[in-house]
Amino acid sequence: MTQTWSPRRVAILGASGLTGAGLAHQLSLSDDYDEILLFDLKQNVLQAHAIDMREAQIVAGRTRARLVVVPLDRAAEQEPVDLVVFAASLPETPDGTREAFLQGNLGVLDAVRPAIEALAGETGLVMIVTNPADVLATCLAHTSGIHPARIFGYCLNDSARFIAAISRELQVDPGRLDALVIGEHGDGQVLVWSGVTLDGAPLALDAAQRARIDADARGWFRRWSDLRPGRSSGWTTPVGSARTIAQLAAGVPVPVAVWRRDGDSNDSHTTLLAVVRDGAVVPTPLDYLDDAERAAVDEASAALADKALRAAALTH
Ligand SMILES: NC(=O)c1ccc[n+]([C@@H]2O[C@H](COP(=O)([O-])OP(=O)(O)OC[C@H]3O[C@@H](n4cnc5c(N)ncnc54)[C@H](O)[C@@H]3O)[C@@H](O)[C@H]2O)c1
Ligand SMILES: O=C(O)C[C@H](O)C(=O)O
Repeated sequence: MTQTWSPRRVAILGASGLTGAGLAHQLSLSDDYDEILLFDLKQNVLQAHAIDMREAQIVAGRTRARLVVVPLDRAAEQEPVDLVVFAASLPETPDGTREAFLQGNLGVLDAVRPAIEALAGETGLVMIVTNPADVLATCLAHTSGIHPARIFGYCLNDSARFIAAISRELQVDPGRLDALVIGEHGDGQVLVWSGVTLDGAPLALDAAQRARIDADARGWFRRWSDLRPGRSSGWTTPVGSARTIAQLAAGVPVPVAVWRRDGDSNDSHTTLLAVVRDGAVVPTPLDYLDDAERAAVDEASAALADKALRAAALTH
């Protein structure tokens, strides 16, 4: 496997928001990045974040990464970056499903598409955080000149919630567990039971345990919505998206919504373990799944392809 991606310059669209700012803060505290370009409609908030983050860098003793606030209409004047992060969104008013965000966030994507294209240039990758992240990744692929394999969706939180649900069921420290969720960032998520480990060893769970864990993990978004928090997962997602970028850069497979095309030429961005190879985000071989899990992923891909096609109709 060729390791070809070394992100040193990152642009974040939606950087005044909870997840965009949180990711900028995470990256700014790492010596792995030279420059982080920040874009948002809310320029005053962005200026304040940049002042605060620069001072946080001094406190942390990590001053290498340069934070640069850029007006949205100056995006095309910037040198293309290695990674563009799309975290711009309408305000969060969750009501049990991420798909409720689709129409509004298609409008946001439409508004910033020229900036994403200019910043990604010929070789940059694009990470979609904005929900529904997987469907929007495919929509961007359909409507931009960026190759679909250079676009991926952030979906690591689902795996963290699967681990949390197993740890609640077994009453064990979540740090002893590893578990993976793939498929859709939403109802079509696929819990990879065959890969669950405790202390690195395969863990067998009986049907009743699986049913309780499944309900717990799948119920996360409904429970979250019922709190009416008016915010997204602003602690988990910045840490998770920084980790996702770092793993892709290191060649370590990480679950992201990655481009796949089925036999009927229907394409989707479906969450699978993926790596960067030759400038594209590609799924690793599916040999870590059993037959039932592979079938469930195919079903999720078909549903996602259909959602992306229906989304295209919303914009016309
Ligand atoms: N994929 C995931 O696992 C995951 C996790 C957490 C959040 N999310 C999603 O990420 C998105 C952002 O969440 P958040 O909590 O940071 O939201 P937020 O409301 O705090 O921030 C959104 C930001 O986007 C900006 N914005 C809106 N329209 C814009 C435009 N046209 N150009 C530039 N900036 C614009 C707003 O000014 C705001 O600062 C949401 O859609 C949320 O559902 C996804
Ligand atoms: O918007 C959110 O907070 C939900 C997000 O999709 C997530 O899974 O954390």
